[in-house]
Amino acid sequence: MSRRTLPLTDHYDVRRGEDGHRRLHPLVRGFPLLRYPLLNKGTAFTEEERVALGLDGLLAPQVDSLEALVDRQYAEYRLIADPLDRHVFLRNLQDRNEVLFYALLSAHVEEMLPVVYTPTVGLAVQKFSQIYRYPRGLTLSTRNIDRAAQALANVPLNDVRIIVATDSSAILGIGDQGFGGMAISIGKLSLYTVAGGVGPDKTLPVELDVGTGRADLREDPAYLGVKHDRLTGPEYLSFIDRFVEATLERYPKAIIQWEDFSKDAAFTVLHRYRRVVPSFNDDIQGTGAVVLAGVLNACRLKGEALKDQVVVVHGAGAGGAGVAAAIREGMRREGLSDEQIAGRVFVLDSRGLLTDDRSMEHYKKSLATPRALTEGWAGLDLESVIREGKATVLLGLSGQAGIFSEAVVRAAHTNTPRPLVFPLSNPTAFAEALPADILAWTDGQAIVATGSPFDPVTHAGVTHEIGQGNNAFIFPGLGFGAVLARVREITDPMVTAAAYALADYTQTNWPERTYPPVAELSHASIHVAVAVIRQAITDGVATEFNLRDLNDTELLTLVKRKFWQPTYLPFRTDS
Ligand SMILES: O=C([O-])CC(=O)C(=O)O
Ligand SMILES: [Mg+2]
Repeated sequence: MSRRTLPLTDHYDVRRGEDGHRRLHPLVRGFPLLRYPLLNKGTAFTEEERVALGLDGLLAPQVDSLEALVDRQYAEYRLIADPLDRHVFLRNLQDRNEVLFYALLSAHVEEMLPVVYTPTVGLAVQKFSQIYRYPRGLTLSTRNIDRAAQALANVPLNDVRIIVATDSSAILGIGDQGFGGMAISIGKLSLYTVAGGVGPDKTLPVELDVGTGRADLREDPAYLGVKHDRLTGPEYLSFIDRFVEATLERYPKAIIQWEDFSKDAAFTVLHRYRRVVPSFNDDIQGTGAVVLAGVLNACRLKGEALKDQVVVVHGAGAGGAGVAAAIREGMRREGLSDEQIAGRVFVLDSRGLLTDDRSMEHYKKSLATPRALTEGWAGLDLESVIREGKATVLLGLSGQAGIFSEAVVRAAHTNTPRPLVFPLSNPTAFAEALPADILAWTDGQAIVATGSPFDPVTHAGVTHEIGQGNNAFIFPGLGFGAVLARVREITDPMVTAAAYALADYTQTNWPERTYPPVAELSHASIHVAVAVIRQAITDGVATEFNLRDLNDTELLTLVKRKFWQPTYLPFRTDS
């Protein structure tokens, strides 16, 4: 191997050998090779590789298979009791030996998702400065945004396709988290790889540290983010502009998932850039789609249609607004006019029902109910809206634990024998009600789904699985499909197609459920990706023209073939 000095951005290459098998061509050797998480195989380096790559004598004598390494790590993992400690354990593994991390995660998806993702990731966000170990991803802050292009050039990845970027202004249901939001970008991208088939070398978590509104963080000596108030207005937009510009330059094929931006910023950022760089907002669009899918399935379970429901959305942040828009689109597809829909979808914020005579942030206006429709109502608070509007579906996206009280749930139950009650706020402690309570208050009749994982509930001898209506069932497939089709833009119909694909997949394979089991995430994502590609072609935004001539089976086969699998590639040892 030649010993030229290599930029960090160029540390390996994958090529097919004469035998047709892919091999890694490392451009670093010796000890540094063990420090690249994407290249390190630990004791799985073969003897031949150890000799050829300058690793001889640096590793334990035993040569392990990936399977043996997975078993060993799993045994160690099981000795750890605390969820945050487990999260740190897995993150450290990811930063040491990335293939092993994904092999372990893939083998135990259902068990480990709550540790890598919600609810534990919420804790990891809050403790991020304390658990910070190795650097991962890209951090742009008010200190270096003027050098955004140089910062992106320093990222040691040459072909990033999926970026998850957050400004941390509204992480899950827990609000402004400053620099700690990086943990959510990292967690979302782990799902892209384990459930969405995107190789880890194609993913980049981004933290846009524009400051924090939290004085307690700014005053905490241990806090690692920039210690000033958040940028707002033109300064804020100029910051995001510079990020997008530098990203387009360095990664022209990348898609951006906007994550956990608060209210107005979520809409402003989405609309400002969605035609500049293919991008979507996970909380508005991903959550909207996943909830539409679950509500469609729940309606089917009770033998009704979506258009027969009256839906109350509690919470008017990015998630609530996205869900209301998705439900309206679903009703439109079932033939309702906008006027009819106005009497069937009610959105509330912390001040009660949004009515069009109220003053409110700009983005909320399209969610408001005409005041005339509420003529004669006893009140515009949650319980009154449920009673007066005859709500049959309660969707919680408010981050207000317990707001779906016994009185609220019983009110919905008087309108229908089987109310749909979805406390969707994350993490678990922010759920609007507990599934066991909802089932107790409705004699086991409610159909319940949550945002974070909950154990099954047994009521009067019947066990109810609690579907997880989390955008994890949408974004990995949506992003993967968009990458495979090389889309110019992510259109609204592509997002809606993802929702219907998830509903169909569930109905076909899990007819008794609102959502598939989390263990099936990757299968669900593959179906979502196929539907997204089809819709991208229909909408004229797919630039991967070869996909056009494929029939459904061929497209499915292609998506499965492109799905990244955690295996150790052999290294080239002949030079
Ligand atoms: O991360 C999750 O679990 C779902 C989500 O986007 C949110 O709650 O903001
Ligand atoms: Mg989110």
